[in-house]
Amino acid sequence: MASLMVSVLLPVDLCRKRGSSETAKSFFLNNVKPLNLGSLGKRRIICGCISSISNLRPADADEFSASKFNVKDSSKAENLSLVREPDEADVLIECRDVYKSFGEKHILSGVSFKIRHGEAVGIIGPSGTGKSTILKIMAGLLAPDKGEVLIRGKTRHGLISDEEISGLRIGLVFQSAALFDSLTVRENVGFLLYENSTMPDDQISKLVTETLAAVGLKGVEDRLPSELSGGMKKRVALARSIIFDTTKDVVEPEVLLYDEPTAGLDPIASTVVEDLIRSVHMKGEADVGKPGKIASYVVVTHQHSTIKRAVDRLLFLYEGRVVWQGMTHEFSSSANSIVQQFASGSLDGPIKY
Ligand SMILES: Nc1ncnc2c1ncn2[C@@H]1O[C@H](COP(=O)(O)OP(=O)(O)OP(=O)(O)O)[C@@H](O)[C@H]1O
Repeated sequence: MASLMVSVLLPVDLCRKRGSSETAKSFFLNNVKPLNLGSLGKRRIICGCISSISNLRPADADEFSASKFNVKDSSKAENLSLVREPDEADVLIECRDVYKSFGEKHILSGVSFKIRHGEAVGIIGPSGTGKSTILKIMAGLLAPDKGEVLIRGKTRHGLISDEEISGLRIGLVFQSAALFDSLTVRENVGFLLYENSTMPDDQISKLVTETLAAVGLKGVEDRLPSELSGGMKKRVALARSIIFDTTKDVVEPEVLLYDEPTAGLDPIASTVVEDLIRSVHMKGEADVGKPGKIASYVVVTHQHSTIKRAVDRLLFLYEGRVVWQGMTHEFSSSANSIVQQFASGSLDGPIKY
């Protein structure tokens, strides 16, 4: 039986350099349990943490203006049969009737959906409706109060840090800033490789430079996070979540969950990130098993451009439930009054602020 390692990068200064990171190592050892997962190899949840919470502001609502959506065939709106229901073998993650409350606040009240192999799914909905919460539940960082999370058809009992979880390598890119303040950009991006891989330092350094270039950052390797803008920090964190150990023959992670990856970025930086999110997604059978290619991803976003460029299917979360789902191009022509109000940014309608 091989092990699963959950690595959560937290916004604290745990270490400085490879070989002198006893604090970091003991943190991980004390907080991370190796898990037995059959023949799945060494597994890890990678949580990259990126900055800036964006609440639904009028400007954001405007980004959902129906006129801005490229609706190819409005007659197909609401035709949910377009959301394919093939065999169940390709379902990687399923949330089945999930409930979650924080104290007296009921956040999720029966959320059900499936994420299939190969899908690019967006979760949208009003602010505070539980989008980040459901991502954390999918990642196994929060347990549902009621309902089930099935990973490749098997119920996950408890959290990812509990034993006996069926195998799926999931990476979560948080919306909040969480770079290690006293580590350079190079050390932040290469953190897991420096700590866990057998790659030589110069190879990791080269890979870090290439990965930073992929998110549109050059020549920042030796800077500290405090010397970066908010948008740059966000891209550094994104680079950290997509850097892969090139000596391994397994894809890691297989599924990426992005929490508002483009919030607070300028339009061009958003495009870079959106295209990057697409580029690490495997396109077909030829990509299966290739390092640097993930099977599926889920993006929580309020950004119209991200929905348009980086997402194929949408789940609309409202008042604790998925009230609409469909292909991205169907969204703006939906007859659902909640969706219509959200798409138009109108103050009139069932959604009250
Ligand atoms: N750990 C927690 N303890 C208490 N309340 C929480 C916790 N996590 C989330 N909440 C509350 O749950 C609700 C949903 O939060 P969540 O972050 O999931 O919403 P969201 O839809 O992602 O919002 P936004 O679009 O503004 O990012 C909010 O009211 C939030 O304050």
